[in-house]
Amino acid sequence: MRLIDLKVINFRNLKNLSLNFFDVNIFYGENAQGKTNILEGIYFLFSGKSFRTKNEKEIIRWGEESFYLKGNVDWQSQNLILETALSGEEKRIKINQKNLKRYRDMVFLFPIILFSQEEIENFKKGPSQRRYLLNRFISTLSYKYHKALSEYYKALYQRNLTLKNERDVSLWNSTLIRLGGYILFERRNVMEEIKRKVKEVSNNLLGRDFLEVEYLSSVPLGDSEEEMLKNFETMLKEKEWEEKRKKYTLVGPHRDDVILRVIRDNVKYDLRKFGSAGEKKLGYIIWKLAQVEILSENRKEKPILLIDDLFGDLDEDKQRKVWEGIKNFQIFLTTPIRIEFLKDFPHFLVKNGEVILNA
Ligand SMILES: Nc1ncnc2c1ncn2[C@@H]1O[C@H](COP(=O)(O)OP(=O)(O)OP(=O)(O)O)[C@@H](O)[C@H]1O
Repeated sequence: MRLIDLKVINFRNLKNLSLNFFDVNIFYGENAQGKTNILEGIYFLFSGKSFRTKNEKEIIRWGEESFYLKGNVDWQSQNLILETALSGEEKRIKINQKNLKRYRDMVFLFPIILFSQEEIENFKKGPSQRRYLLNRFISTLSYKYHKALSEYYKALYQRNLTLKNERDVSLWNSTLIRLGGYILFERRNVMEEIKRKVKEVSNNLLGRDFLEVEYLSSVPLGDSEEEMLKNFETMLKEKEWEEKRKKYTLVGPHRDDVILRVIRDNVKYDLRKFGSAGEKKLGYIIWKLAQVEILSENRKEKPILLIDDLFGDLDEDKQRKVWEGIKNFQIFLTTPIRIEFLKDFPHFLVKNGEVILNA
């Protein structure tokens, strides 16, 4: 997949921009000029949402009533025109002039991998944010997973409502177990793959193991989907009385978590709680690079990488090694200062919402 160009109207501080893109696109400039806003615009064009806010109205340029994004995209050997407009509360997304109804499906259609400070912050916040990030990644890998997840949450909502009303939940159990067992098994498999890749990437980048990832499941993990389903069923039975008392579903994929640990001098510690700022960034970059590799090995459609202000934090040796892992993708990278060894790639100077190529 490749973004050929982008038109932006009234998106945050970007008033009216028309940009043509390359394989590597570097946005540089002082703080608060609109670099991240451009990445947010690209992310929005491809996913129908922002990575910074749920309140989409705040994205509309102050004093205006709507924003508009349009991009030509090379996608599965065809040219697609993607358009997004937000006017007041009304959001419209079009692909080749046709309204897209289920824009949640964009996560699978258009694989995007974001590296951002916002995600590092979200990773620190709580299990639901970490589950969201894992779900987002697996949804870009598998449409089946993406669909099962949304059906699981619908079934969970109904089951919790039934528990709240002190009615019999057994009607919802088979759906919950079927979908939940599949989701758990898929997560277990993807996390195993991430584990392997994280080891490879750490060794490549640092010459040693740096990060360990673990999936913490509320249901004992099994070696097959059937076993997972059985385990989930058993756990639900075990929790039956407690659930009646607490009035919500106590086990399942909606209760799980992901933990990242730093490995140092044979000691392992929770990156989120004990990691230094530098370790957190490095750990996060390794975790993301592992995902880039998995995605490109498993999907024909090449992901686009959006890298917001993280590259410059690495020393040059690590920058060069990270570059080796990402250089074959279309990249949109922001940085407040120019990066010496990338100086020959196209640079867009961003100043007060205006953009000048190769300034
Ligand atoms: N809805 C909006 N309308 C107009 N301007 C906005 C809106 N939302 C945010 N901004 C402006 O966008 C600017 C931030 O832009 P952005 O986050 O892209 O900065 P940046 O160039 O990435 O900076 P940094 O290097 O500090 O991350 C803020 O200064 C803010 O004034």
